[in-house]
Amino acid sequence: MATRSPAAGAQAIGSRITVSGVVKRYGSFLAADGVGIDIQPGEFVTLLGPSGSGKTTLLNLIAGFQKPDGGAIHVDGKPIDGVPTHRRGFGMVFQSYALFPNMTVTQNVAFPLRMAGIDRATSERRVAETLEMMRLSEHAAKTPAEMSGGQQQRVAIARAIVMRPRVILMDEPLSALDRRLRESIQIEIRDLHRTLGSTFLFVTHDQGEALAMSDRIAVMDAGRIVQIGTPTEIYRHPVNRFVAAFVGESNLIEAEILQRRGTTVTLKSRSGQVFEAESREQIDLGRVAVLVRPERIAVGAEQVSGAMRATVRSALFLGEIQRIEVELESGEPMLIRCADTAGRRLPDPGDTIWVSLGSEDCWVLS
Ligand SMILES: Nc1ncnc2c1ncn2[C@@H]1O[C@H](COP(=O)(O)OP(=O)(O)OP(=O)(O)O)[C@@H](O)[C@H]1O
Repeated sequence: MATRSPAAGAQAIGSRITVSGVVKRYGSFLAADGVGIDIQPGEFVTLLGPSGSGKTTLLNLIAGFQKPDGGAIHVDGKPIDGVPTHRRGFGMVFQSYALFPNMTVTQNVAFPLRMAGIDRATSERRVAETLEMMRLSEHAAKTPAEMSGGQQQRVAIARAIVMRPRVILMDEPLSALDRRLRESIQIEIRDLHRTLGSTFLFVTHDQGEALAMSDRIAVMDAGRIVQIGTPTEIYRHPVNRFVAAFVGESNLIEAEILQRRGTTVTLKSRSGQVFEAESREQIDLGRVAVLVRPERIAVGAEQVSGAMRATVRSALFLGEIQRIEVELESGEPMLIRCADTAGRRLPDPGDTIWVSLGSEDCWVLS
């Protein structure tokens, strides 16, 4: 009897996954271009990036579906190059569910236990617990065709976790589902991660999903990881324009750094406005782009000291917020999202408003 995973119901201990300088070529095309990432035991890491950036390639290399052309992957300090997929012991979930259509929910979820030769009593107990955990008990006797997309994906997740694997890999598991369902399964997956303690590696091209779910996000572009950080680091302090534009809505103001004091810099905008921003320590003097998120901008109808003059181009009432597009005196466009509070009038196109930016609201991109 082969039981590599802990007893039913027990917490799995997540594995550490270390990817170093991994290269994957398709012909002359580099799908992974020297990728490095160190995922800690029990961490929830998301690979985020546009279509074709190499997310699935990296996941497949870790899963063992593909072999790297260079570099190394270690799990808990041991190289896994020679270990075939089925011996890596990872749980996997795909966008397409990949359930066995002629098996019931119970049989689908029991399948990995059967393959591992686990005895019937243990298997039945483990399946029952897992179905309960995924709120599927009442559907146990159904076949996939008798279930909704969301329910089928919960069965696929149940099958992936039934062995209590140390690593769970998920490739765009929610992208076939509608927004509401996606949001509720996002919460279920987060809770599951907490309950299980396994290491989760999750692939998505949906930045909101990545921000909501992850301990850390690795942003990918053209086969490389361009930034790894917590959701707040990635959103507030992106390393470059690509990350700033890909994660959330952004305004970029062209400016020149006049002076630097630690991580605070003084800048001059194209229209001559002097303002302050935060930056990384090692930024050089010269022309830069400054990121300002639309919700971090204060607006007023009256001129206040240090505010920038702007002309309203459009204004929309969206319920809890107003979405205002303005043009700065420099000619640069700016998007503003502000709370719709009592007494705040929705401005009209052509109105002059005053835009205030605190130094902590402005981030210098390198
Ligand atoms: N088997 C293959 N043969 C040739 N090229 C491939 C193969 N698999 C992937 N590629 C190419 O490698 C690049 C990265 O693909 P990958 O599937 O890893 O991207 P992705 O970020 O997961 O994109 P998506 O979100 O669209 O799934 C793409 O340009 C893709 O066309």
